[in-house]
Amino acid sequence: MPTIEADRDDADRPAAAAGPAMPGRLRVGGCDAALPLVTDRLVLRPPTADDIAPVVAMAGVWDVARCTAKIPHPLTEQDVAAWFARGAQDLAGGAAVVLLVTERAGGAVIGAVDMNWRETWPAAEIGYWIGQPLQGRGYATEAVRALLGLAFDTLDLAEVFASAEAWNAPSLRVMEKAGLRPDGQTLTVPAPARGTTWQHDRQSITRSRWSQRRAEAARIVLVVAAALVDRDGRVLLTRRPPGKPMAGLWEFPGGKVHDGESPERALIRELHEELGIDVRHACLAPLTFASHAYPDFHLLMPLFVLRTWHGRLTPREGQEVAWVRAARLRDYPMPPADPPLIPALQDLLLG
Ligand SMILES: Nc1nc2c([nH]c(=O)n2[C@H]2C[C@H](O)[C@@H](COP(=O)(O)OP(=O)(O)OP(=O)(O)O)O2)c(=O)[nH]1
Repeated sequence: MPTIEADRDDADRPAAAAGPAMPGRLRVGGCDAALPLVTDRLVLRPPTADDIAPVVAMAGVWDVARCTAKIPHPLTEQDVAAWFARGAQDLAGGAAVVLLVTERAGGAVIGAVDMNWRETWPAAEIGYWIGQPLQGRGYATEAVRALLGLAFDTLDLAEVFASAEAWNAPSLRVMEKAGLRPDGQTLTVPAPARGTTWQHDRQSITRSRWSQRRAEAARIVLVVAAALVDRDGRVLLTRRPPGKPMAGLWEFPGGKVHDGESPERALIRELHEELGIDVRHACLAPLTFASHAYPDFHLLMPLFVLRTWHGRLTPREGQEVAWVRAARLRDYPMPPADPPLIPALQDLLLG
């Protein structure tokens, strides 16, 4: 369903986009299916005039502008309107895409990404920024991953690159998490807010490396978990300890199924190791399952309900535990795979 199509009629192209035809010179046509880009928490969409004021408010902040290669400081509504107009022209001409990053819940604008291949085809340069109050939540990484999907899946680009100042650790971390790596090249990058240019180490990802990462991410990891229910109908949640991925989030006790183990045997082992309880196979009642695409693997997790066990329940790995009423389960921040499990538990326990 390529909705960003190879441009076949150069004569119709706006003057700004005219130029020698080259393979992959792209034009957006009926792009509704490719744009907006939708991720777990975000919608990335082209800007409209209504976005000018919120973008000025966020990108006009020195600590945002100083990190970018596009944003002057101070920033005016005219600057942003001109940037949007150039973005629309580039999109129509198939030279670049500018997308605002918005929250899926509520639709608030929280930042922007862009990808430009006008002079670098079949490679493209990307840029990204997130407004200050919403930094540190992984939104930039989520947005950049979506942009890479557009680059390689839809636009058929060969390589995507980016760069940041050596002191800009959060931005470098975004590149690392999205799979970009230093490639030994140096870029001269404008820094309009500072009125100068920077020399940056370039980081890039090729199409084949991206495909390889995606194949790894499609690897299914089988994890098994239990909803322990006490006599009052409360459910046991345990908190992922510091040092583990997703530390601090509340989850159902359990763990990975080892080679040669059945899910039930693995769960009995995990509950003994983690909570010091003994569980009989017959007491494990299958309830539902989670199926969730994490960036580096696909989680498949059957959830069993357990009402009877032996031994005194003791967190053996120093983990925090909480007995939670079914109606309050959503009050506990959980790994992204878990919220879809809650309705089945609430149906069971609240009737
Ligand atoms: N136990 C459990 N794991 C969950 C839940 N939701 C969820 O996304 N996960 C993910 C987090 C981890 O990526 C994976 C479980 O891996 P883990 O590292 O905790 O498993 P484990 O106890 O076998 O630990 P390890 O030996 O690999 O260190 O499943 C959940 O509700 N319970």
